[in-house]
Amino acid sequence: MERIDLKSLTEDQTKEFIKSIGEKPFRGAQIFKWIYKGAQNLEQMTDLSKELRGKLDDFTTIANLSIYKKFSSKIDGTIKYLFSLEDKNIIESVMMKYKHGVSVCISTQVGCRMGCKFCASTIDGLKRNLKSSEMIDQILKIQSDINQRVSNVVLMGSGEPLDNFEQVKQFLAIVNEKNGLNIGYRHITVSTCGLVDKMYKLSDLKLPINLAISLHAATDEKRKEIMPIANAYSIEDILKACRYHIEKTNRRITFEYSLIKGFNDSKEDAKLLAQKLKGLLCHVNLIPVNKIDERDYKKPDINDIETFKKILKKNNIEATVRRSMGSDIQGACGQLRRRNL
Ligand SMILES: C[S@@+](CC[C@H](N)C(=O)[O-])C[C@H]1O[C@@H](n2cnc3c(N)ncnc32)[C@H](O)[C@@H]1O
Ligand code: SF4
Repeated sequence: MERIDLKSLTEDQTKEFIKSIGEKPFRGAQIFKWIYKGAQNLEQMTDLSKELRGKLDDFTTIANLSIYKKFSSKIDGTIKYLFSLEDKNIIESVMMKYKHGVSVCISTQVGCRMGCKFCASTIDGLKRNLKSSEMIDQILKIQSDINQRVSNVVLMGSGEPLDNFEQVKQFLAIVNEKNGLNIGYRHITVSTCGLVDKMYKLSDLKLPINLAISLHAATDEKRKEIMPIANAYSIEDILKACRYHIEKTNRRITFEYSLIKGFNDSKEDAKLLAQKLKGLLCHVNLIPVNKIDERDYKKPDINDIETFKKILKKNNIEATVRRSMGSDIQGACGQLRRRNL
């Protein structure tokens, strides 16, 4: 029998599991609390009897990541964490401090198989999906390291969240638990390169999360040049799924648009983008492309970035230029990668 990972359960699921092994459900609530107090093993759950701990030891496990390395940005205080997993894979997460609280960018897969040209996470392909417990533990370990509560989570580290749908769905249920991390859905962002079939499944959960779409081009032809997923789904398919998401959740969509000098940063690109997004409840995040060693993409000049933004705004599309955090520690968008010990 496969062991149950206690960090992969909601509070109710923990109680149900405890009941299934012939114990009182309130023991489940105790265990759940311990996990979020940072207990790493059953020994630390001191109000459980030795007998119960022994019994649990036969059926359960608790995922634990360890901090392998840490890099602190000298520019903005961002910290990049390299976590080693039990199978010796290494994933990366980033902690950013803002006025409104602490935000953590977590990985959802070891690597990624989507092949976007500008992104470091996909360079060595996909190794495996992360378990919900491994996503939860990135937050728990960072919280305990900085001794401060994490208030926002973005699924924007390595991996395509919707390519690991079931584990991400479970993660979303756990992370919101009142007696657990208690992070509200409005403080959670799921970012996708546009796996349209899974976008519908996500919308059907009717969670008021923020949905971010990595668009990066205003035409399918151009998008195909940098994002292989564009061969499977058109921008029109994505926009239809976005309209469905808004219908189900009443939430504004964010479009991520990495500006690459000489490729997608012209006035014409901006006008086409504005045309495509016209009338949609949305916001565009412009991200001057971050450098990765393997590619030669460059950020546009500051004036071209501003012009691009102005054109969107003139066409009533809200747009902001995202401040790049942690770029001196390779911790900015698209710079995270997978490694092996
Ligand atoms: C690494 S992805 C992870 C989430 C998901 N797979 C996605 O593509 O939306 C997070 C964001 O970083 C962006 N990104 C990737 N490489 C980048 C780069 N070199 N510069 C700026 N943004 C980048 C992605 O397009 C996406 O919007
Ligand atoms: S941008 Fe997202 S989907 Fe594309 S390769 Fe990077 S992590 Fe994967």
